[in-house]
Amino acid sequence: MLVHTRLGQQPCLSGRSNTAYRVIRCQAAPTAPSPIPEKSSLESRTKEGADNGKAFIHLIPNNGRWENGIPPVMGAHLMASGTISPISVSKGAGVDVTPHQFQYHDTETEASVMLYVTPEKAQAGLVKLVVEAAEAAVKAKGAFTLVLSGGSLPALLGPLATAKGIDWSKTHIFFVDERNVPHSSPDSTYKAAQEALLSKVPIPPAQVYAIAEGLPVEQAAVQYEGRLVSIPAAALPRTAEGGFPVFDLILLGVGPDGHVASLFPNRPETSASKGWILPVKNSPKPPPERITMTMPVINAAKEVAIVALGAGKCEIVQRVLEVQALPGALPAQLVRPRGGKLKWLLDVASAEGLDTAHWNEGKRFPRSAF
Ligand SMILES: O=C1O[C@H](COP(=O)(O)O)[C@@H](O)[C@H](O)[C@H]1O
Repeated sequence: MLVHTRLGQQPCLSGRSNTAYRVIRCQAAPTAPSPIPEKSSLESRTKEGADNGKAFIHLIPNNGRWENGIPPVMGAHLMASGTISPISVSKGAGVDVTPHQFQYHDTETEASVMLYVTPEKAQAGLVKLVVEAAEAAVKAKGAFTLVLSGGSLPALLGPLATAKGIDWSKTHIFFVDERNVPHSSPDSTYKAAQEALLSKVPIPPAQVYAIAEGLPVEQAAVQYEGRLVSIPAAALPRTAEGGFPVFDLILLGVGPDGHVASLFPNRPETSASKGWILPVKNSPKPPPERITMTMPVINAAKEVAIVALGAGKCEIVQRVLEVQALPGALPAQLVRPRGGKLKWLLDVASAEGLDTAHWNEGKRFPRSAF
């Protein structure tokens, strides 16, 4: 059985953002030694930016990990089709970003970082999280709305097929983003989700909301938004402010440049404050055309989990969790579900660069020195 223990005497980090992070070690036994090294050196320096009490900006520190703040190669992005992502063309944090259209906003996010000893235990933790969310949602409103990402995430979902506690007849599946490729393409998120999970569970096909294939990307986005808008609020409630859909659980991955969904660094789609679904053209990661949920939709969810496993995620995990970038430079830092919960699921390899010993020092944002 997994045991969740808190790290340190004061588990919560509070800040002006109200995003209080706590670190939860999920280990095989309560007495198991900590697998996460706790480094003491903090090299980062930051300059405080504007602060009007509601929103604030900080300049990115140069912590020297990436030259010019740009990840040199999006190496983890070998696509299933065999396409290799080129050198990142995402604009790096703090580089060539004027004027800057992003801001961090005050939110009431309750955030946890779940540290697992192995990727298998992290996968089991993910399954448990989905089952718990499904049970709670079905009990509360008779339906469970689950949103999936692409990339490496769908392959982790296989064990959900045999997990107890999910009523598939009351489950509705959505996609946080999709590549504009045929559903038969190895790069299709729909195909990956079908193969890993959806073809193995008794979910009514009408409850799998695939993003349409074979359409111009703008049309696919409009059509998907239309389908979502038509779902009754009893199953998919809307926020009082802005009328955004409140999904029960959104599962995100994070790319090596900090993108989530198809919201890439310093792009207009990433700063969009209106709309549910947007088309993306000229994506810095192939394929170039995508359809994505917007950040307000992600942040309207009841619960969001960002899953980042393996050594390939180590650098970006450290950067997102410990270095406050200019808002928009690392889209994963904009994920702060309003009034909801945020969980990061990490394993030893992806958490290796974290300096968790300093997380209890009462800094404003997890995690770099001020
Ligand atoms: O292109 C995408 O990349 C991210 C991250 O993928 P990963 O393979 O590095 O885990 C993914 O979350 C997103 O849905 C996808 O479209």
